[in-house]
Amino acid sequence: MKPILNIQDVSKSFGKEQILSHIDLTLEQNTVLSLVGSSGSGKTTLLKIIAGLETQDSGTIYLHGEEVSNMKPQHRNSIYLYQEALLFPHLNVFENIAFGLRLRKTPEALLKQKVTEMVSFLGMETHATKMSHQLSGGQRQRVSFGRAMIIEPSLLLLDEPFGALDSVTREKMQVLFKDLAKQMQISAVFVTHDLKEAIVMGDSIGKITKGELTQFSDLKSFYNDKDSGIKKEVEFWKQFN
Ligand SMILES: Nc1ncnc2c1ncn2[C@@H]1O[C@H](COP(=O)(O)OP(=O)(O)OP(=O)(O)O)[C@@H](O)[C@H]1O
Repeated sequence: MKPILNIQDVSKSFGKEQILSHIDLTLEQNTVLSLVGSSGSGKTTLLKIIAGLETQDSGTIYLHGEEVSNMKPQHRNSIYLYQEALLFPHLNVFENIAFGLRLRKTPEALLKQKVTEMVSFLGMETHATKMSHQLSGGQRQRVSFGRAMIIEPSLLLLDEPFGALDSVTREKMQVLFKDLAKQMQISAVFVTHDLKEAIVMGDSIGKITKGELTQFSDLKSFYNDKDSGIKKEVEFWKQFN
């Protein structure tokens, strides 16, 4: 099976500041790659380049084996989702989730069935007619997930999607996302500052340091990397045992 995403030798500077330097990255189908790195290391820039929202200076990007390096975002079949879940204020929950299907002119009966299933999967049955301003932050985030996932994008690009949520809601969302991704066979790049979240969410992990990306093909090798910070974190929590 071809990797869903393959990045070769991508570099990017803003003015004199080199942000990304010769980045190579591979994401296998139906897997999630967690992307970590300190603030300002270039995680968002890399996601935006993959989505086509930012242009690389050099290098090549393939989605499903097809070169998309210069393709417009709307033709890449990828969705970029960031922290502040933006919903259409004039549409209720049901219609927000239905939006992408309406754009694609999905027949009404099928649309109703799909949206109803998604609303129920998200646990939003009792909120389906609420408008965005009547929802909590976590509920809004769930709806924005549903809206993104219902069109079955081949690649989801998630930029700190749970950053604004409290820890309990955050853990619920992690489980929900993993279930949805598995069920809908979605591949994703998941940016997070939180090492624990990176390990929970990722099948593999990428770390950007000084513009360079190191890809750990499994969690064990990430744990064993002395610069990952994981061992330090584990030591910290051990002292309370
Ligand atoms: N449009 C832009 N013009 C100039 N500099 C930019 C632009 N976008 C990003 N940068 C710079 O590129 C660097 C990387 O930014 P980016 O947002 O990719 O980092 P990040 O790893 O996502 O950070 P954080 O974890 O804080 O969100 C930063 O130094 C930022 O100031």
